[in-house]
Amino acid sequence: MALTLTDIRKSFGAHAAVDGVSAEIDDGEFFVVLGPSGCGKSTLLRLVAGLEHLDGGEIALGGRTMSSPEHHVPPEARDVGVVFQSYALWPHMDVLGNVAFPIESGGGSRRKSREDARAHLRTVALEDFAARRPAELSGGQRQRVALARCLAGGARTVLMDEPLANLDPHLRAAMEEEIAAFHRKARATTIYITHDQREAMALASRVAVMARGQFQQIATPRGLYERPANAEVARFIGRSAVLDTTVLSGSAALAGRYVAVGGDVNGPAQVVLRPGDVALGDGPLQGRLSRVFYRGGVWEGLAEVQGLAEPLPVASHVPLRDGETVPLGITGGWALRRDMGQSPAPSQAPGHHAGRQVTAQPVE
Ligand SMILES: Nc1ncnc2c1ncn2[C@@H]1O[C@H](COP(=O)(O)OP(=O)(O)OP(=O)(O)O)[C@@H](O)[C@H]1O
Repeated sequence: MALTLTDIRKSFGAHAAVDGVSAEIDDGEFFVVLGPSGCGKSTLLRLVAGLEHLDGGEIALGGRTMSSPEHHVPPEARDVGVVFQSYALWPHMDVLGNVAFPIESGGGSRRKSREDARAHLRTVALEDFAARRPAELSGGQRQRVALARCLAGGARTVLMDEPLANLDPHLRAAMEEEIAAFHRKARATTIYITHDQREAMALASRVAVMARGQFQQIATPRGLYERPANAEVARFIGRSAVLDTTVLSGSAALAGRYVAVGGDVNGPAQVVLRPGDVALGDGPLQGRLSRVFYRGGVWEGLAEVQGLAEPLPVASHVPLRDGETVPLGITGGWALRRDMGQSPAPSQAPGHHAGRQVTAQPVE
């Protein structure tokens, strides 16, 4: 295991910024921590980097304890590379000097370190910018220098704290590609912090959804979307309606019909409905459309259905119009236990409903 977090805790005064986080992260994994502002993501990363001391629990890298309340390995002895939102480049050095620095300070000769630095600059397509100062680069280029410097450090573990947060959307998408390529090349275990779920889904092998200092769920992007552990995760990832109902033998009562749903729940439930669970144009229900907008090839909107407390998210390849009423059917869903506000751990949950033949029948 590359990185093991065991019940780690960190408070600032009375505020628990990281409140009992555990995870096992595999060698070479791209692990994304996703959560809203203030949920404790950066504190978690700083703890792993060794920039903060732990109050409780343990952090181990490659099986070696790095942090515990009694023991603290300093950041420079952890073999961890860090890329922050602000690029933290040395303004007085040119690009080549910035990238060569970790190699030289690791004991490499000046000539060798500059040769290696050039190779890393080639990786991020910046070899022609070697002589520039950071101030003469765009935000994206600076971020690439920071990545090259991280590569040059040769760390087995790379921590990235919202590295794309300051970039415009186009540049972000391009840099996402670059970070994915960087990871394929370096194969370093990567812990990547973001509050952008689209970015998380695009990059991660697994995502931990964090709220109030705790991991709500750790799963693949698909697992999070299709089998959220609780309503909070369901609402945070993608579009959904979360409806209170009862599920008996895999059937949920929704708008006067029974709908077969996934999830190992029998009794009071919350059912998560995604756009893929709503068939538009055909079905026993009527939906009044609102908030319709065109999202490149797909129309998205909400459908208000009598008897449902929340509008359903819908998507269509044929044009939708605000205010129009369309027939629709609910073809599936994912059930969460209502009493605990949580479904069983995803690993114990049965296969997802996707693709399952579902029939909506009138409630007797
Ligand atoms: N050095 C500090 N002293 C006091 N409180 C702190 C300190 N660092 C962080 N906090 C508090 O701990 C909580 C978690 O902060 P943290 O920076 O980890 O959140 P975050 O999820 O990274 O947020 P953001 O996405 O806005 O950067 C916040 O309430 C923050 O105000």
